Amino acid sequence: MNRDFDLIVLGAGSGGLTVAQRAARYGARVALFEPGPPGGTCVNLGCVPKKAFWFAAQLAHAQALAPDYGFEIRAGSLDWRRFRALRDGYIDGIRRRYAERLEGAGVCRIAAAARLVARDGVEAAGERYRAPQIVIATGARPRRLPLAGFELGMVSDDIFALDAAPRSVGIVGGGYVAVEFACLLRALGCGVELLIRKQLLDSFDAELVQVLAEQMRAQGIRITPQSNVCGARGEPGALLLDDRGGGAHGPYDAILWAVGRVPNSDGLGLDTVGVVRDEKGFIRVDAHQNTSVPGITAIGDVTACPALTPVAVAAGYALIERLFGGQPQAGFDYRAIPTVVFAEPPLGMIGLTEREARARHGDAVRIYRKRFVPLQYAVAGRATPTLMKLVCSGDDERVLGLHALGPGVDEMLQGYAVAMRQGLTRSQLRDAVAIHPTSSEELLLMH
Ligand SMILES: Cc1cc2nc3c(=O)[nH]c(=O)nc-3n(C[C@H](O)[C@H](O)[C@H](O)COP(=O)(O)OP(=O)(O)OC[C@H]3O[C@@H](n4cnc5c(N)ncnc54)[C@H](O)[C@@H]3O)c2cc1C
Ligand SMILES: NC(=O)c1ccc[n+]([C@@H]2O[C@H](COP(=O)([O-])OP(=O)(O)OC[C@H]3O[C@@H](n4cnc5c(N)ncnc54)[C@H](O)[C@@H]3O)[C@@H](O)[C@H]2O)c1
Repeated sequence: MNRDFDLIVLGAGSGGLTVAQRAARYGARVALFEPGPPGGTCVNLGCVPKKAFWFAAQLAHAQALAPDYGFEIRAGSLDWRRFRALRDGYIDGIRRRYAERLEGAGVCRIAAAARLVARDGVEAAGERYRAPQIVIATGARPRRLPLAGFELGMVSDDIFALDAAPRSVGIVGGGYVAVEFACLLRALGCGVELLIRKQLLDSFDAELVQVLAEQMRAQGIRITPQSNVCGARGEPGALLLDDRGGGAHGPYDAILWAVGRVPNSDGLGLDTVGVVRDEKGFIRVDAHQNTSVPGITAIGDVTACPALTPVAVAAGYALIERLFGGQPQAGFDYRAIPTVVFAEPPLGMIGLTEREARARHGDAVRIYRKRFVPLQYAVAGRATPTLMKLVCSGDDERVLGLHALGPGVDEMLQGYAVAMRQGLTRSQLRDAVAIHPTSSEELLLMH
């Protein structure tokens, strides 16, 4: 086998798959190293199985709302085994399609982890491979804390292997994973306590997060702030979380550690070739994804960028345009990135929070907000609110931040993300014609 290529890619996740396929389309000879299934975190242990769970949770919510609309139904519970088989079958299909696409594009897949041994070379399964360009897209993994009894709990990867709902779960953390699983496990009938050390969802707008927290409490999720968990103990089914402040939380059937993710940057031989990392282990890159070593670039979760699939994909796309597509200036613009926490209800944001905008633009910032009960809840006599907020700045009131909490916002925000990257202003919003009756029309009508 010829082991000389134009491009070597480490990792077949969201970022790695993008660069491998795109470069191959430009005629590059590509070697793609991946010890696991294609698709990486997103397809196998992240976005996709999580979203399938979220849809199951939505059905549970719909069952709970149906009697308020006059339906006579007896709410059923989820058959986890059946659901898992469906979900895993769907994921198998995605993996198969990825494998076919790689083969069709002529990418050479090597089913092994690789590590750098030179500026233009890697080693995998005892063999050496060379290429003038190497892209590192090895992603991240759940953080494991050096706490007594940590192994008694699960991390997000383990949730997807469950065949039955835990009766109760103590979730440690207040980020995306903690909030999403708290909401969906609760919807599926699990007792949930969320143990937060600092802020809930601290990168999101505090006002909307507060309303989300109220909604979560109303669903029966117990949120315990200022907890400082220092260990776990007990038996499966009766687990306790010890707190540094004294006392213990629980007992729980299961524990979920959702305390962030660490980059897969160790064991890659980075120090051997001089690729610099930051203090948290993320590979340092410039605006064009270059590492400190010429010819070696990095994208996605292994760098300190927003850890989102479309970000890894977009950075990979721009990188290949630069390296192989004849666009030497190409680079991904990291501004106005949309993101949604698939909570109940979902919480979305694009761009800056009010706090960030005020820090940058001071008194030039203007805030518009709207709180209302969406029609589907109002009809049923429920007071569940939707909240929307626009953060604008300057004479033309350019929209710097858009925040929304409520049913449907996950599907509502994409178009605004397009417009904000084109410089959306509030007068353009006022000038647009609404779709009625919807929740999204309220974004046009804010005063
Ligand atoms: C529970 C969960 C839910 C999420 N939900 C969402 C969501 O709804 N929306 C969203 O946008 N993002 C979501 N994310 C984040 C998203 O999954 C990541 O941002 C995305 O997968 C990053 O892509 P990547 O290519 O950088 O890394 P990954 O997808 O993690 O891929 C990295 C790949 O590199 C491989 N690898 C590691 N070491 C080596 C080596 N030495 N050699 C070769 N290969 C190696 C790994 O096996 C892996 O397959 C979620 C994450 C989690 C954990
Ligand atoms: N819907 C989505 O797009 C989605 C979903 C899941 C994950 N993600 C991505 O993956 C990233 C990682 O998500 P995550 O939830 O794992 O991490 P996170 O960074 O969002 O949250 C980590 C949480 O753990 C807490 N924490 C850290 N150390 C702790 C400790 N020792 N004790 C107690 N709490 C501790 C932090 O305060 C924070 O609340 C996210 O930032 C996001 O970019 C995206």
